[in-house]
Amino acid sequence: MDDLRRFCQLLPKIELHAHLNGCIRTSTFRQLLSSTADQLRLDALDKEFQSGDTHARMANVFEKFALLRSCVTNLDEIRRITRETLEDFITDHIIYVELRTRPRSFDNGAIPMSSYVEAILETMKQYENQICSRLILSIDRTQTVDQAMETLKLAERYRPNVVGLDLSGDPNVKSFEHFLPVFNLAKQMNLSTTIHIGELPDAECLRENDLILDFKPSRLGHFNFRTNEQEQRVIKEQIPLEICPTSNLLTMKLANLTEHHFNLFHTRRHPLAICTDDSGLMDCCLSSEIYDLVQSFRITKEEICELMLQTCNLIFDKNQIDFCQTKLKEFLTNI
Ligand SMILES: CNc1ncnc2c1ncn2[C@@H]1O[C@H](COP(=O)(O)O)[C@@H](O)[C@H]1O
Repeated sequence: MDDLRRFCQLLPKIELHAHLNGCIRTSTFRQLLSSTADQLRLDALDKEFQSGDTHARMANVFEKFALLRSCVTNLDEIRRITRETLEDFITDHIIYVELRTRPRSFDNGAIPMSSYVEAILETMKQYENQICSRLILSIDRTQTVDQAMETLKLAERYRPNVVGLDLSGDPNVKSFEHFLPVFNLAKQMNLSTTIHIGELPDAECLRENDLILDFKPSRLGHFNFRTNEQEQRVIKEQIPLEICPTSNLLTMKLANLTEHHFNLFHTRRHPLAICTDDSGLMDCCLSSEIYDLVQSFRITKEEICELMLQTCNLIFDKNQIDFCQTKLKEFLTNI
C-alpha cells in the first residue's frame, strides 16, 4: 500500500452523510434477498447501471433501494446492518459518524417506528467505546406531511442521540416545498437539518434548489446541479456541503473525479465534509474517497488534515467537536 493511501486510512475521520441501509454489505444484501427472481433482478440492475444517463442511473439506484427495503423485514436485520456498518467504519478509522435513516415500522405496524429507532440507538451504544455515533432521521420525498411530522416527533423524542432531520429519497419527486412547515418547525426546535439538493440536471430541480437555499438548512447534501447564482449564494452564506465523490461520480456520469465540484468549493475554503453516501451499494469507503480526491486534485497531507479539522465544526452534536479535533491533533503529532 502506498504511503498516501495508508495515511488516508489511518487518519481519524468524520462521516456525516451515510444512509444506514445504503451501507449494507453486498454479501448481507445478497443473503437477505430470499428469491432467485430478486437475485437475478439485482444482477440485472448492476449490469444496467453501467449504460444509463443521470436520470436512468438514479432510477436504477432507487430500484435497488426498493429491492433492499423489501428484503429488510425485521429488527434483527436492522440491528445486523447497523452492527456491520459500524464495524466497517471502525475498521476504516472513522471516529465520529452521523448515520441517517428513514424510520419504518414492521409487521403492519405491530412493531412501531419507535422500535426501529431504538434498535439502531441500542446497537450504536454497544460500540460507543470504539466509535461515536449519532442518528439523523430522514424524511423521504415521497412521504406525506403527516408522516414527516411523525418523523420530526420521533427525532424530538430521541434527542440527544438523534441530532438532526434529513430530506432524501427519489429526487424526481420535488416535494421540499410541501415539507417546509415541518423543516421550519425543526428549526424552531433547534434541531439541525440537512437537505439533499441539486441531484438531477433539470429545470424543476434548479427551481427547488432556490427554495431549499431560502430555508438555509444547517448542511446541504450533494449540490451536483446548480446555477451560478446558487453556487455564489452557497459560498457567500457559507452553507456547509456534504460531498460524496463515488456516488456523485456514478450518478452524474462524470468521466473522472477531476470534473467533480469538490475543488471549486475546496479552493475557496468552503466548509466541506467528504462522505460516502451509500458505502455498501456504491462499494466505497471514506478513506478511499479521500484518497481519490487527494490524487485527483493533488492535495497535500497538510491540506487534508486541515479539511478534516474544519469538518469537525460541521458535526451536529456540537459537544463532540472537541473530542474529534483532539483525536485528529493527537494523530498528527504522532506521525
Ligand atoms: C444517490 N444519493 C441519494 N439521494 C437521495 N436519497 C438517497 C440517496 N442514497 C440513499 N438515499 C435514501 O436512503 C435510503 C436508504 O437508507 P435508509 O433506508 O433510509 O436507511 C434510500 O431508500 C433513499 O431514500
